[in-house]
Amino acid sequence: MTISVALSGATGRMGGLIQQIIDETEGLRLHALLDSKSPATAMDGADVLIDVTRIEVSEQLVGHAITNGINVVVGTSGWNADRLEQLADRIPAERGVIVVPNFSIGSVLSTNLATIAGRFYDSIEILEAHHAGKIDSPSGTAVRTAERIAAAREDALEAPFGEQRARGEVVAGIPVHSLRLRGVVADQQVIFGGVGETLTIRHETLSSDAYAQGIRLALEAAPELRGLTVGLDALLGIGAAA
Ligand SMILES: NC(=O)C1=CN([C@@H]2O[C@H](COP(=O)(O)OP(=O)(O)OC[C@H]3O[C@@H](n4cnc5c(N)ncnc54)[C@H](OP(=O)(O)O)[C@@H]3O)[C@@H](O)[C@H]2O)C=CC1
Ligand SMILES: O=C(O)C1=N[C@H](C(=O)O)C[C@H](O)C1
Repeated sequence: MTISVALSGATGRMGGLIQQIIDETEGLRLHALLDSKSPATAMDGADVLIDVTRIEVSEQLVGHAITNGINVVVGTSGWNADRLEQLADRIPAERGVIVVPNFSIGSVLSTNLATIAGRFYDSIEILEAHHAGKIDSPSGTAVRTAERIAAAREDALEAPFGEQRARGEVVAGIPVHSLRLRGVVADQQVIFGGVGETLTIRHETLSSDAYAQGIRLALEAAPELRGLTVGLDALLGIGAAA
């Protein structure tokens, strides 16, 4: 069976990569390319929408897709725990949406490792760096990592400071520090402080090629998915820790 794919965010960095993957992958076919000038109806008739835009747009496009018989792969960042909870309630029984905070396999593994480590430390901070063209912060991966760490712990984390702006944005009790720099693709360090030790779990994306395997995996699985799936974990056979 050939899966026909509509791509929103087609003119962006990720859009270019995804077009190339669809072109090169047997069993995937391009149905429509959407950018900021396209009506949502341009996706109609596709088997799957893959969305790499920005959060406000993503919410609208996903809404259109699931009410018009189209399953969705979301790569757009900004789908935090609150938004995911609301989305889960909106998905009709016969539709599926997979929201993937990071398509890189190494990133999925590093979030899982950080989730395990987070149970053993009370002092945790995240430092993420991305290319200068990234418009959002903190990154979706950092938010998901913080939320996963917090959910896997028995007791809640509390950032040990008040309104000191230089100490980062607090997500689920964990300070997240964002850098936006020329020369960087994506880099995340989760740093754990213990008694007489620190542990750092670091993942570096050196090229956007790192996303290709995960994008293919999500697109090929998407038609059969039902309800909400978050992350590539289940597709990779990793039981999500939280
Ligand atoms: N999950 C993952 O592994 C990854 C996720 N991302 C995320 O993917 C998203 C896109 O990243 P990137 O490709 O770098 O971003 P770009 O800024 O390069 O591209 C953004 C795309 O969104 C489109 N867009 C913007 N506004 C609208 C709108 N109002 N309606 C419809 N389309 C719109 C743009 O169209 P136009 O040209 O017409 O403005 C463009 O095609 C971000 O959220 C990013 O964080 C990025 C890398 C990996
Ligand atoms: O915009 C990016 O580049 C990326 N965005 C995602 C995020 O916000 O986590 C995934 C990856 O880090 C690259």
